[in-house]
Amino acid sequence: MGADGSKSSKNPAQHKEESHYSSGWRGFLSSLGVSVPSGLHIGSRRMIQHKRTSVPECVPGPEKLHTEWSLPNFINMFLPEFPHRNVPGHEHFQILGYVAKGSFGPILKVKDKSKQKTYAVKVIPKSEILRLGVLDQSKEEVIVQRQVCHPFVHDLQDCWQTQHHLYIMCEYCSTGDLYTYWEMIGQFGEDAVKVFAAELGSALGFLHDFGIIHRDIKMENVLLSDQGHLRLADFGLSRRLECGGRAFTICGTIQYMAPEVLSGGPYSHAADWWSLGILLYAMATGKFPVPPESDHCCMLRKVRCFPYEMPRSFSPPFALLLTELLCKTPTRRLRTLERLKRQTFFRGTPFDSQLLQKSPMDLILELKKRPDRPAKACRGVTLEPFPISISRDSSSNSTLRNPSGGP
Ligand SMILES: Nc1ncnc2c1ncn2[C@@H]1O[C@H](COP(=O)(O)OP(=O)(O)OP(=O)(O)O)[C@@H](O)[C@H]1O
Repeated sequence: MGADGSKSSKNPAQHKEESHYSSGWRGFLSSLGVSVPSGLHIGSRRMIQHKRTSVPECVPGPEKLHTEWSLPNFINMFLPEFPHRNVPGHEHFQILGYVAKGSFGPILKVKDKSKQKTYAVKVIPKSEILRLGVLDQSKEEVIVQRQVCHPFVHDLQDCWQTQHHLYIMCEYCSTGDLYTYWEMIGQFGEDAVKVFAAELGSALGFLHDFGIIHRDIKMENVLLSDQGHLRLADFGLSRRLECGGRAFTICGTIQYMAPEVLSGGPYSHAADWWSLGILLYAMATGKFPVPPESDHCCMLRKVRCFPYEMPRSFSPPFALLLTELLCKTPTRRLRTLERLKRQTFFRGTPFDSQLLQKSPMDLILELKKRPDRPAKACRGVTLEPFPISISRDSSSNSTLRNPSGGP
C-alpha cells in the first residue's frame, strides 16, 4: 500500500530494496528473540515518501553503505549524541515484545533487569538514516528530547549506538496512544477533548518557549499515562527555531499539516497550533476536516478551498476555539498558550499540570479494559489505511541538515 492507502507502484528495484530491509529486520529481531508477525512489512510510510521526493540519485544503496564507511566513521558520525556501546545489551535488557513499526525501525518493549523497569526502545538501522539523509535530524530528536522536561512531554531515558544501530529508549506507556482509543470510541465528548486540549496546549506552549517546534502533532504521538493523561512523544521531526526564525521543510503527517507547511514555508511555531486544531476536530467528530490526500500539492489545494465551518453539534465556545486554531493565516491564528487559556471553552479549567491530572481519565481507563483494545493497538503490524508520512521536497533537504537555524 502507498502512503495514500492505495496500492503503491513500486518498481522491482524498490521491491528488492525493501525486502532486503524486511528480511534484515526479521533476522535482527529473531536474533533478539522477538517473533515478527508474518503480515509485518518493515518499509515505512515515511520511507516511501522519502524515496519519491528527496533521495538524491547519488545516494548509495544499502549494501554499499555498509562497505563504504569505515567502522570508526560509522560510529563517529553519530557521536556525541549517541554514545557507543558494544552490544544491544542482552545482559541488561530482556525483550518483552514488539510495540509498533516505527518510521525507521521497530519499537520494542524491554525490561531493564537491574532496575526492574519497562521501557520502549526505538531501534534504528544507521544505514536507513544515511540512505535517507537524515543524520542531523536523528541527532536533533535526542538533543531536543534531552533538553525538555515537562509533565506532559514524554521523557528520553537513554540513547546509544552499536555498530549498525541507534537505540532511543523512553519509559514504556502501557496505556498506549490516543489514536488507539479514538479508533475504539469513534469520537470523544467535549469534556474529554477539553482535558487533552489543555494538556497538549500546555506542552506546546512549553516547547515553543524553548524555541522547539514539534512538527508532527497527531494522535499516534500522544501517549497516555497509567491514569490516561497525555505525554507528547516522537520528536523525530522536531527542530529548534529561534524567535522570529522560519522553517521551509515540508514535513509532518499530511492531514495534520498547516497550509504554510504544505506550501513549503516559510512557517514557524504557529504550524503546531494548526495541527492541534486538526487533532481536536478529529477527536470530536471522528473524522478529519480534510481527508488525507496522496501528496502535499493535492492536500494544499483541498485545504485552501475548504471553509472550515464548524459542525452544529459543537458548543459555541468549542467552535470558536477551533475557528481560531484553524485560521489559514498563521499570524492571525491562535498560536500562544496565553491566548489558548483565555478561550471561553477553558473557563474553569486549571492550566496546572497537577490539577489537570488530579482525576484519572476514566473514559480511557474504561476503554483500556475492553477486549478489542489489543487488536486496535497492534495496528503497527498491519498496513494502515491512513498516510502517516513525511514528505520533503528536494529544495528543503538542507533545512533538515541544518536543524539549528536557517532555511
Ligand atoms: N514509550 C512508548 N510506550 C508505548 N508505546 C509507544 C512508546 N513509544 C512509541 N510507542 C508506540 O509506537 C508508535 C510509534 O512510535 P513513534 O511515533 O515514536 O515512532 P516513529 O518511528 O516516529 O513512527 P511514526 O512515523 O509512525 O510516528 C506510537 O504511535 C505508539 O503507539
